[in-house]
Amino acid sequence: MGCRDRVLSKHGDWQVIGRKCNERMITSILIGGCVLCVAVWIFSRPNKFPPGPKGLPLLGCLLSVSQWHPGCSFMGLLELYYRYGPVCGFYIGPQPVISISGYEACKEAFMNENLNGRPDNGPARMKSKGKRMGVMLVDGDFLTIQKRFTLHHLRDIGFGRQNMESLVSKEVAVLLADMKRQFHDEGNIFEFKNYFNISLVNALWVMLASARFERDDPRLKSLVELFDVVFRSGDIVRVAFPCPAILMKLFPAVFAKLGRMDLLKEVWKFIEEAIDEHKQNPSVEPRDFIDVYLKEVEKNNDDSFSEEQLISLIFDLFIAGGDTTGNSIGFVLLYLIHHPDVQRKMQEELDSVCGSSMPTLAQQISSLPYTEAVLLEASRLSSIVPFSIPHYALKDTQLQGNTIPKGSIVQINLYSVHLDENYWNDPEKFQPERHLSADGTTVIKSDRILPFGAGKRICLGESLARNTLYLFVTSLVKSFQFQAIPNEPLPTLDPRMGFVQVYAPFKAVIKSRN
Ligand code: HEM
Repeated sequence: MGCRDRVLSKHGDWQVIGRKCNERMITSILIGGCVLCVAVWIFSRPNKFPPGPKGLPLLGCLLSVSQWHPGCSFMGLLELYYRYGPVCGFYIGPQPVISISGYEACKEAFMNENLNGRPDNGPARMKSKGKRMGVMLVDGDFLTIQKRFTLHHLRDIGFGRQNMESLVSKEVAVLLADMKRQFHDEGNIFEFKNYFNISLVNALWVMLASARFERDDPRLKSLVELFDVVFRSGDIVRVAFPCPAILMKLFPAVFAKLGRMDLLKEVWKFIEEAIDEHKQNPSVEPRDFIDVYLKEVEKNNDDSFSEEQLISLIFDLFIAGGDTTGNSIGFVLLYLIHHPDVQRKMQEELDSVCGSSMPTLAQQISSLPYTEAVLLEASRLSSIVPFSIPHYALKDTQLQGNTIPKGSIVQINLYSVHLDENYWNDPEKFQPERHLSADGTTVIKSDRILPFGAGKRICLGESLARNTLYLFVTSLVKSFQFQAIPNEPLPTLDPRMGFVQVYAPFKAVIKSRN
């Protein structure tokens, strides 16, 4: 018997021998690979990496993140705060994520220059046709130049107090007239769904493109509905997943949970058309922000100015501003329906200070303390933006004794500050009085209410949002009585989740007070 035959008689066939060798090799490679991954995973965690859930090698917490608090991943991060403390770290795949909660840690994070970056991942790039543009998701000198320019010129056009007041008041008047008109058509029961977002988009569009839409314009309605779909499509935790933009573009359905940024191309087209229209009908005196910006592009003084950047910038203002302020107005009305006594007190104050006129910005803080306290309390309790837009560590940095490695995504938890039970008494309760002096005449400002964030990345639209919220809410409450529908449960205060929290559509009885 030859050697070949001897081996064959023992193992049956050369193919079997080959398969067995391959199996052994593959098993050894797999075991070796796993050991290597675990070693890399353990040793690549920097010293003093913040405490947090360990997750699996390579995948980190990718598979478990949605289990922390099913249906609401930002609540999951809140649970990590209670378990691991104010600075907590974990991995989503290879991406380090740091979740920061509680007033001291959040304030420190906002003020830390090294944490002022924004992640450069698929969801961020999908927003701007695969490039890093706009203001919301860029950083460094590009951000400084573009944010400064935008704020400066919007102040001239509409963010300045006087201009803003007249512009927003016009939108308020249109809204009140629209509501009164509906009294005849549909009785006094109103449905509120994206109702105020239309006014906000209009106010913005006047500043940006000197145009406004009729409230029932189908294009305006479809834009507002699109924002609603996109804003509800993702959340603040999943958006950290390091997925390349090209994959999101090729397989939108697979990566839908990271946010349906692909749907926003309609908005892009809409802005492009407005810019083309401005170029075809130029004006010597700038009419609006598009004119001012196009002039700057023409001057060619700085590379960061381009038409594409203008589209992306307007796009950011739209998506950051279109959904937020309108929702804040809706939440205030909901709280007032739940608390008729607060609504009555607010109306008494507005009637006694403003008489038969509509409230003005000049009366805001000094003359209307109760009203101001109601708005502060609604901002705190609704926390419509529960987390900052993700920040990004530009360098290794220290925070509260922990090392945050360069390249980490940093989530700053505003909700944890607004509902901190160690600071606020009964934080879940709506109590405007907590913001007033004992005699009720003075508003006590607290820097523990941070709805717009703080530091260099603070909300660009803060003044517009604050003034708009005030002018809309005061005019609405002065003009109408908002009540629950008799014999029906009170409308829910539970928000719909997404990148921001929004009120669930609700119906209410409205009675004219005039
Ligand atoms: C009640 C309404 C609003 C709230 C609660 C709100 C809140 C916020 C928050 C928390 C941030 C993130 C800050 C950070 O990442 O640290 C932000 C950023 C931003 N907001 Fe607002 N916002 C509101 C309205 C608006 C409006 C009306 C506009 C535009 C006209 C706007 C434009 C922006 C922009 C462009 C950014 C990005 C700034 C940057 O990255 O540097 N926001 N906002």
